[in-house]
Amino acid sequence: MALSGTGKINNARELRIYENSDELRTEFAEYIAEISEAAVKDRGIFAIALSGGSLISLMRKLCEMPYNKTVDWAKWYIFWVDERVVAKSHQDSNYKLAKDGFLTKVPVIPSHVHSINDSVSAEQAAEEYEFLIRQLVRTRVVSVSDFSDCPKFDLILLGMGPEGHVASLFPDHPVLEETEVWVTFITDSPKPPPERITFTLPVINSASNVAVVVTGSNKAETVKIVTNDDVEPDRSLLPATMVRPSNGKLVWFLDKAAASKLDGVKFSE
Ligand SMILES: O=C(O)[C@H](O)[C@@H](O)[C@H](O)[C@H](O)COP(=O)(O)O
Repeated sequence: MALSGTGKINNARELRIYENSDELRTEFAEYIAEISEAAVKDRGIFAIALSGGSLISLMRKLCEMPYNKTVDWAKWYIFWVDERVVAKSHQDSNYKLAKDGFLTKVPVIPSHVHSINDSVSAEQAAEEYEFLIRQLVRTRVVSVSDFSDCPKFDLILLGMGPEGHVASLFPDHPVLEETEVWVTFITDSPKPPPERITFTLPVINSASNVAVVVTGSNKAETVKIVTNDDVEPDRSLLPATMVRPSNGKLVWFLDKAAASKLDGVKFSE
């Protein structure tokens, strides 16, 4: 079924709303494939950063025909927007989630998969991950922003928690104010496990494309607030309101349940 509803759209932000998560999966795969193709055409490389959560299962159509054959997987460089500081084999690892659910099902080049060092503290893992990204910016595997000294990922993929967290940026946490570093760490995550590393907001907001993918009625109230252009970015309430790419494109992928409280969205019967 085609797109059945749409919300407020401006140049910087688009809402894409789907009848169900299967329809969302189909269109989300197409969106990622298109951005990958454009980046490879433009600069020969596609640098994508993943989050954890339900996002990975929502990407699964990329592992199927036609994308498993048509996407230029050898040009993909994969990073994590946020990661839990646990062993890569641990069930809480975002790397493991992506590896089992996606990366082992497509022909990406293993040396292009850049996960964190899982054998050091959260602080050191964040420092090392930033150092790695700095090296890859120097060699232009990752572009650099024209407006800040931040890396410019071709695509950053985010989920959102019911209380509005994105990546490992939680409501009212001091790291929401971090502007000095690209990758930071927390040891008090309200969502377990407590120790995490995360891209900071300036890095997320320097990406060429950011997609936030949200499904389920338990997030509908939050979606209504964070997609309202009149709501001021507010660290104490909803970090998702602070995702506003300065020169990139932001797309929200919502299923009907997550969009159910949006004003002016009409669904066909
Ligand atoms: O490591 C994490 O915990 C995630 O990166 C986190 O930010 C996630 O994306 C949201 O919590 C949404 O998760 P769900 O889509 O599973 O609700």
